[in-house]
Amino acid sequence: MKLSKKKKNKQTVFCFNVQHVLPKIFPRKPRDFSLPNSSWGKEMMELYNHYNRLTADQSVYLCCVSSGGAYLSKIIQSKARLFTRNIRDPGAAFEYVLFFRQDKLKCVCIFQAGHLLEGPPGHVHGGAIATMIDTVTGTHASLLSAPVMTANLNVNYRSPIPLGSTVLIESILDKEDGRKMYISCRVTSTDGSKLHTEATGNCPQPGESSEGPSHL
Ligand SMILES: CCCCCCCCCCCCCC(=O)SCCNC(=O)CCNC(=O)[C@H](O)C(C)(C)COP(=O)(O)OP(=O)(O)OC[C@H]1O[C@@H](n2cnc3c(N)ncnc32)[C@H](O)[C@@H]1OP(=O)(O)O
Repeated sequence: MKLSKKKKNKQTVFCFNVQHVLPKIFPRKPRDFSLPNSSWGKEMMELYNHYNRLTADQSVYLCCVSSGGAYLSKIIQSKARLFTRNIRDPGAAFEYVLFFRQDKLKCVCIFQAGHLLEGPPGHVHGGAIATMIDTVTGTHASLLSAPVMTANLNVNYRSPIPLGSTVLIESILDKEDGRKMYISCRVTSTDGSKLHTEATGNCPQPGESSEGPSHL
């Protein structure tokens, strides 16, 4: 870091160019969490390759690169990290990648649930499932409009998700009503045959007077 000394009222103050400091706080190349890592199982890899191939035809799907958090939030709180990306150990918690169709009306997330997400023995915690649903619906609605806040999320748990398994989380836009986005979401086995969870959510763009996600 380049520091320059200035004399002011007999005190020495250090002035530095913020651009010299920022790269230290925000790594030049943040980790791209949407890239495969060694923890990914066969199903996760197969699904990733399947959707990734579709992204070659950009009219079908676009890959959403997920770098792991809004770095601006670090200005507010230096240790801030996106909740779903806050465990460094690959495969231990939330391994996921989001894909959006070009028209963004549909989103598919492939999610491999790691061992730190245990709820009922051998199965994924309901809060972790809701977290992933919130992530998918929130990101989906944000891409459709502007950064949103989840106002309401209704979750129905239909069948438990085995720990370590890979599932599909699919969300669609049901309705758009002014600032409000109504999104529904289904969590299924990768072949779609087993329904694990269903959810609906209302994600409005925060009004000017509300404490919106301006930090995103
Ligand atoms: C580009 C993409 C990048 C994204 C990357 C991010 C990755 C991470 C993704 C992670 C994503 C994680 C996401 C998260 O986890 S977000 C964190 C969890 N959510 C919150 O903390 C939200 C807290 N609540 C608020 O801030 C405000 O209440 C909001 C902003 C929601 C609305 O306050 P605002 O003052 O702005 O507006 P309003 O009060 O006039 O309401 C507006 C409209 O909405 C209707 N309404 C309100 N509440 C409810 C309700 N409970 N059920 C049903 N409807 C409700 C209301 O009737 C009205 O409708 P209408 O009367 O106009 O018809």
